[in-house]
Amino acid sequence: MNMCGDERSASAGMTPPRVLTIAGSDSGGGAGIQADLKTFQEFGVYGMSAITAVTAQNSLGIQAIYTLDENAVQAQLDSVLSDIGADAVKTGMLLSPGNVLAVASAIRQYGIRHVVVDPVLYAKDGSALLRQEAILTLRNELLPIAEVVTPNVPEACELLGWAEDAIRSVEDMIQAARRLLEFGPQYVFLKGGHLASIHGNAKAEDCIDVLVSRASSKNEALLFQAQRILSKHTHGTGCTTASAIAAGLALGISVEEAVEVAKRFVTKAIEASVPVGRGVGSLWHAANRE
Ligand SMILES: Nc1ncnc2c1ncn2[C@@H]1O[C@H](COP(=O)(O)OP(=O)(O)O)[C@@H](O)[C@H]1O
Ligand SMILES: Cc1ncc(COP(=O)(O)OP(=O)(O)O)c(N)n1
Repeated sequence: MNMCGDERSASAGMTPPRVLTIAGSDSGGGAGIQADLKTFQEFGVYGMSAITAVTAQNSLGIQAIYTLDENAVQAQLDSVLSDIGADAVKTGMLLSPGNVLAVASAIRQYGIRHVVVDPVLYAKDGSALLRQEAILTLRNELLPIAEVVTPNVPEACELLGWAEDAIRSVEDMIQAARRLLEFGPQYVFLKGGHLASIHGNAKAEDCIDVLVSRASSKNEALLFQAQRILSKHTHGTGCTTASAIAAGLALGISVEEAVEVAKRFVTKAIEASVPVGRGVGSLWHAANRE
């Protein structure tokens, strides 16, 4: 299914599916709110944002982080959700326990149907995007109300309290994903883009991700596989993937279909990535138009 061609849903005079990202701003435009809104636009859904932190960031890393407190986050959520509403919400960088609590409470209060939680913990340069003391809050308050949670391999290890090299294979990923289900989300989509770099696995020619659900039988897992693209310009892959899933859900497709469409979308955007700046360049979201 191609969600980015003829099936675009927005047309004049009709209310398009509405998707809200709750995340940090990336001044460099590659990740965070900026990647999310670019993705929403490509899917033809109406994008909105509640900003949790402002990062001074470029292709070389994060130079500074300015946090918005929970009152500022709450105010943005109330403004948007009490008026426009949202068919789906995607969360990214939340930074503080207060922000996590404000987001969880708004999701409950406004009865948001589709909730995609990207448990963003660190940026590529190692900067913390969720403080250590907020990890438990996210696990206890946000994961139980998520429809889909989308960790990468290091994030899965940290959420589970496992050693950072505990996940070494697709079988380990499936086991980790099933353990993460115990925290309460309906689905866990565990992304394997990091597997090769963590274990220096020269054979990892493919990027394999794993989807498990509470509803499926004990050992059932869906695998999503794409050829690894040998580009260093992969800034924003995680944000883009989670946003694409949220957009798909808002458009009314199933989680399984939304993940498949998102994987295709992010793969194309990496293939066409742009070497902006002197470091790690960013995805090119418009690649999916062709
Ligand atoms: N070099 C690559 N080539 C193709 N797909 C990739 C590449 N790097 C990451 N991906 C895919 O992009 C998505 C996000 O991946 P990942 O890197 O694991 O998460 P994050 O960006 O959150 O760290 C996943 O579907 C992953 O398989
Ligand atoms: C503001 C902000 N949010 C999230 C990230 C991390 O984004 P991600 O898509 O996981 O991309 P990489 O860190 O892998 O480039 C960020 N850097 N900034």
